[in-house]
Amino acid sequence: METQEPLRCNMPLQQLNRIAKRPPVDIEFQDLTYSVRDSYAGTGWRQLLKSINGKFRSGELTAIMGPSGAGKSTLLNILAGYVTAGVKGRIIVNDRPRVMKEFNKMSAYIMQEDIVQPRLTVKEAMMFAASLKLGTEIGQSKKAAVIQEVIQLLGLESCFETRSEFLSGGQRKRLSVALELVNNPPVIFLDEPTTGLDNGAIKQCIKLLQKISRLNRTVICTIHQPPASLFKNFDQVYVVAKGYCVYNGSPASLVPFLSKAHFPCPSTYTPADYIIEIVHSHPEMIYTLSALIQNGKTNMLTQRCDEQSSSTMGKDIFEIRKDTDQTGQTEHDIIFPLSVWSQLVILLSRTYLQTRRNHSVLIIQFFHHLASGILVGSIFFGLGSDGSQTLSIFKYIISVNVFFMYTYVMVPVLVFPLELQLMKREYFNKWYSLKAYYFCFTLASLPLMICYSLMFLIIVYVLSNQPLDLERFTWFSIIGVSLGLTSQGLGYLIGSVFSITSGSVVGSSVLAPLLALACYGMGYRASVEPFMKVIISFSYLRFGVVGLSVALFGKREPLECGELYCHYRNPEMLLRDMGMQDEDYKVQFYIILGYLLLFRILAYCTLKYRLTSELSNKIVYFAAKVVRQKE
Ligand SMILES: Nc1ncnc2c1ncn2[C@@H]1O[C@H](COP(=O)(O)OP(=O)(O)OP(=O)(O)O)[C@@H](O)[C@H]1O
Repeated sequence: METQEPLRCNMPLQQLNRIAKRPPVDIEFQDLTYSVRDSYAGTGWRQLLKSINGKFRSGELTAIMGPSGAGKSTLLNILAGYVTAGVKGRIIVNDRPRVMKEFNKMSAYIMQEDIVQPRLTVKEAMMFAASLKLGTEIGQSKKAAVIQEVIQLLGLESCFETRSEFLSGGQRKRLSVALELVNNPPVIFLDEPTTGLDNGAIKQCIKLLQKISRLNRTVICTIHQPPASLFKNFDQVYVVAKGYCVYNGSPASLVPFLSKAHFPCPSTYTPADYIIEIVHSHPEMIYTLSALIQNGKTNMLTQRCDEQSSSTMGKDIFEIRKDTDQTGQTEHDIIFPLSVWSQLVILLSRTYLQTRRNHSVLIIQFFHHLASGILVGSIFFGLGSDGSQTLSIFKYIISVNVFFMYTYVMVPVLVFPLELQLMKREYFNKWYSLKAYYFCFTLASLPLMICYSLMFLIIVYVLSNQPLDLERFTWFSIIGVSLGLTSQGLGYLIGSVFSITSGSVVGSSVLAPLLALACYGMGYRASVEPFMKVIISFSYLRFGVVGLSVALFGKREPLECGELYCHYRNPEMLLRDMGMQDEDYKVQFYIILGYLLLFRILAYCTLKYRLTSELSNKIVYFAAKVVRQKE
């Protein structure tokens, strides 16, 4: 957050205040313990948080501090609900046990990595965020006013029309905060928001967070060591060391607390630096300090209460609370503000804008299809009606299969993991449902994919002089395009499970056997063992080869023969020798369609599993427990 673009920390935030119709949220945790599997630990488990306690209130800015590796991010992840398995203890939200489904929708988690959607201006990104998060109840003019206010608050006016890839690091960070602020969530978690910022920007950042908290929001951030001059800006400081709470209270009470522990803070130190220095150089003091503060049960907050009662914050609280059901959640807290259909429409228009601007990818894809079509068409130029070259046409069919397989498996394998990183933040912060996202992702690529595939198919069909028969060409195209879509589904499946590096290895290792199986036994099908027939059927490419062959050769008149003898002048003979004489291209298409649906459903389930931390964590936790019991 650069100093040249000041944050408006003193602006009144009327628009945000108006949409803040949700109850303030206090988060309390009791005896919170978090363990991870660790084979080097004696018990097989390593405790990262050790029965810590605390309460973070609305209207306050809380800093979770501590030395590196103390457990700050771990605590934040657990409170935000990003990590749920391996957690013991109670997390209480407004005096009731936390219900993750509800809590997720009223909290925003701003991760350390400031990944924002590419090829959108700040204005567009904010408008899409507002449309998705504020729903249709709030009109366009009101949304524009909220955006204007948030943009001013974060000092982003000068780059309002700038595309995200041209923003500076600080501006990108501010944009990622702004995007989560548009619906004024009651709880905001920020992981290391000041990392990578200069002193001036840190100051602005902390003052901004303080300002947001004064809207009766609960703002909780992790921070390494705040600058001395800003320490007092936090309402509550929660210091963690080796998984224990060593201080919980107001910044002002830290010095008396340290004196009580017989570690009076020297004037050369700031209290924040000093407590971290103590736990570093005197690790045994962690237990003393933790015992003194009852591992977080005691809260040294006396001064804060007096200050707040005389501040203007009370007015804000009243304004918000009067139109809020304080006892429970409103309907809006439980469901998305938009239907899946409306989310899909907004996501599609966003993806359309991004795709249209991605010139290089559009051009590369266009030339890839064009060049491949010309290459394959030239290799098999004019052979389509030549009875002495029927076997060559069979090789041509395999080339078409290989083209669709490699093109459409490898691109998603490389692109999907990056796409997932982008959507993870939005999905976790409940901008949209996974269904809407997945439908959008599937549908958005469809028109271009079909157009480019048809271009490739027309080129290879015409150049290789295949019969000008509408039905044959239609089925040749339908099977070709469905092969591309199925390969794309397989690519999504691999991309949803593996990282880019692992995925590219897995992708090519999967394709080689699929291709081998597609051709296995051709020419001696009658002698293929039943077991191998089952194995062969796992390769969707096999159905592509058969489908394309039958579409081109089925029920054909004998071909022209310019030589003395053309063995396969009658293409039906080739089909018979290849064991395809009884096949129907429509059946092959339906089987390919089955694979298409299977891959896409599996990719969706894998995504769901990976993104629903509760489910995936629970399964991993359960598996680890079973392994442990067996040992
Ligand atoms: N899933 C895990 N498995 C094993 N160890 C873990 C896991 N998650 C965190 N840790 C360990 O727990 C400790 C606390 O991690 P955490 O990220 O919370 O630290 P931190 O206080 O945020 O540190 P930093 O300020 O350096 O980011 C570290 O030693 C880390 O290696």
